[in-house]
Amino acid sequence: MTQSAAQHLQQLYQQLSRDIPTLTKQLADLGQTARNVKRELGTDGHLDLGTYSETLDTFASIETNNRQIDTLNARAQTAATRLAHAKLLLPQAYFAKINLAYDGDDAEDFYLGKVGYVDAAGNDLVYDWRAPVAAVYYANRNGATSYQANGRTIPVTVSQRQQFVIDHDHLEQVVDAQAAIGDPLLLAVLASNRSGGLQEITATIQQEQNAIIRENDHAVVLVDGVAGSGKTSVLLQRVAYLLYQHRHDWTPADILIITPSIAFSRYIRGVLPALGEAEPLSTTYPKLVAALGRRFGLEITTLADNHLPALADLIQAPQPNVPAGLNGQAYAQTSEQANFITRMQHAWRWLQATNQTPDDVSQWLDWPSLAKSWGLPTLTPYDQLYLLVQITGHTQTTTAALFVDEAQDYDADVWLLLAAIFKKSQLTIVGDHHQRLVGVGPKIDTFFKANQTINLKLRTSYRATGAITSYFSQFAGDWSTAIQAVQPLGTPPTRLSTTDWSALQSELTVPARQSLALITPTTAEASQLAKQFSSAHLITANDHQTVQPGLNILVLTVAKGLEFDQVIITGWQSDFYTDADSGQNRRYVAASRGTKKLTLIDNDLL
Ligand SMILES: Nc1ncnc2c1ncn2[C@@H]1O[C@H](COP(=O)(O)OP(=O)(O)OP(=O)(O)O)[C@@H](O)[C@H]1O
Repeated sequence: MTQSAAQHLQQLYQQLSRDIPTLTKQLADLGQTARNVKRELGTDGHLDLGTYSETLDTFASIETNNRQIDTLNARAQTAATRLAHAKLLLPQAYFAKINLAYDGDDAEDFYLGKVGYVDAAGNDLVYDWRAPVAAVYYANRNGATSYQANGRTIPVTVSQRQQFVIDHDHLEQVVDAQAAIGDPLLLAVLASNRSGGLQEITATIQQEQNAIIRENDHAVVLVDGVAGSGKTSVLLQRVAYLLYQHRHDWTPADILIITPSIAFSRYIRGVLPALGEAEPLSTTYPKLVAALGRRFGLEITTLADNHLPALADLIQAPQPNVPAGLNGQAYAQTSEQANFITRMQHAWRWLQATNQTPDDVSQWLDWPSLAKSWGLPTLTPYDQLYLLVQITGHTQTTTAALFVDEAQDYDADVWLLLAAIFKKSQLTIVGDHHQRLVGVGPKIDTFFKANQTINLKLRTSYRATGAITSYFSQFAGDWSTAIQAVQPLGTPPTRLSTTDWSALQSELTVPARQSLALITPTTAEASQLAKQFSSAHLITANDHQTVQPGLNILVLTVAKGLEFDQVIITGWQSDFYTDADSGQNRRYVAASRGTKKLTLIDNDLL
């Protein structure tokens, strides 16, 4: 008799519940044994090296003890992983099942969870969503198909794909993924409240998102995706995916995420721990540059007025005169016809080989005379950093994978430096070319080698109701007709043409556990408004807090990337939003922050 879905869940839930105390005790016992072995080693620790045979005996006993410690460590590691996974899976043991058959074999059920789980005998009870076999689930494949594992193509026949909503031992819903119209589970998730940080999306990752998460063939993955298409979510799921793929050679410290602000870092905090991974390192670009500058003895407090794009060209031209500050013999290592950077790189290597590198590299070259030779007014500390990175060939090898969010906001200087420092890292760069609030950004792919780069697009917008999505789409330039909404229509946006306080008061009432944002054009307006609404939560760029239930007040530049159940935009008809160059982009970004309700107030509120 086949087991019902509910029985299967019950059984697994009971097993996890039993395993948690067993594994906890096992870990404690292993810890005690390890301490005993160490103590014995301490007392036996004197080296008996009298005779040749005594020496051999001593070494043999050290070797035995070492092996015992290695075995204990390995057992503790396995038990700790199983315990962590059991705890993570207890509330939701799995979210999907695929029934598939390998060539000539009987069909089997594979349960997919946020992490994998094996029983004490090593049988896979739940497969990690990142396991190779799970790719057939996300790729929506049925019938004869295949997936890639260890560089091989594995043919399989998929006969069933099911999704589950689970609360501990209670099976709340089963959806047959082939038969379902739309994606009921996705719609249910999207309808939920947004009163805190971003959530993981493992159970409902869509096909086009999965292709980005699992992209394995290119060193540089560039994603241009519309507002609310899941770029940040996909970025974080991809962090988890790469950590799984490299679980034997990477740790979370090998990952670096560049975010637009500290408030944004806060907003995405927690997503990776919810997926069983440690929080990766995240920083803002100016902080990264300041830290890098310190390694070269440079104090970089501003990126303004830099000359990186000009320098990128200038260093490719020949420079026959020895740069002031450099040993002439070092410069003479290469022909006069070679370009400046090639000569400087050779010179640097020669200085290294002859132990003549300067103690303080920041004082090494005569920056003002170098600037003069290039016809530049000055070389800022940031310029100097760029030149030193290029000359010394510095690469940040401690970062195996770099992730950049809100990529459209960065200028050419950022890509020039990142491409130089992280040329050995895997890069994932996500953005939306219409979400730039000021000026026009460069084409990012021009900074990377074409054969190492893949450009991917996301056109479906998940965040908001159909009415809000079609409203903000009109401001999305060449994307306005391409953006697809998945959510039901909902309520159309409301427009308040005058500062009507009584109407505004009613807009400001927000249901419990929902978030409301008052988005202003300027920082000054946000802080002044926050003083008027005593219960409001002011979010600033350097805030260590993020979206809260109730009223949040913030300027548009900080609202970028965040989302709220309800949004009120002030100054909709102000110069800020009607600006001929950037007004449309600003309206697109602002109007795409609300998931359920959008109100536009023509005037500034102050
Ligand atoms: N596959 C999915 N399943 C469930 N929720 C999803 C999925 N994709 C996106 N979402 C949800 O849609 C919302 C928007 O996602 P996200 O913030 O990652 O998009 P984005 O493209 O980075 O947005 P923007 O550029 O507008 O800031 C989030 O609430 C996210 O959880």
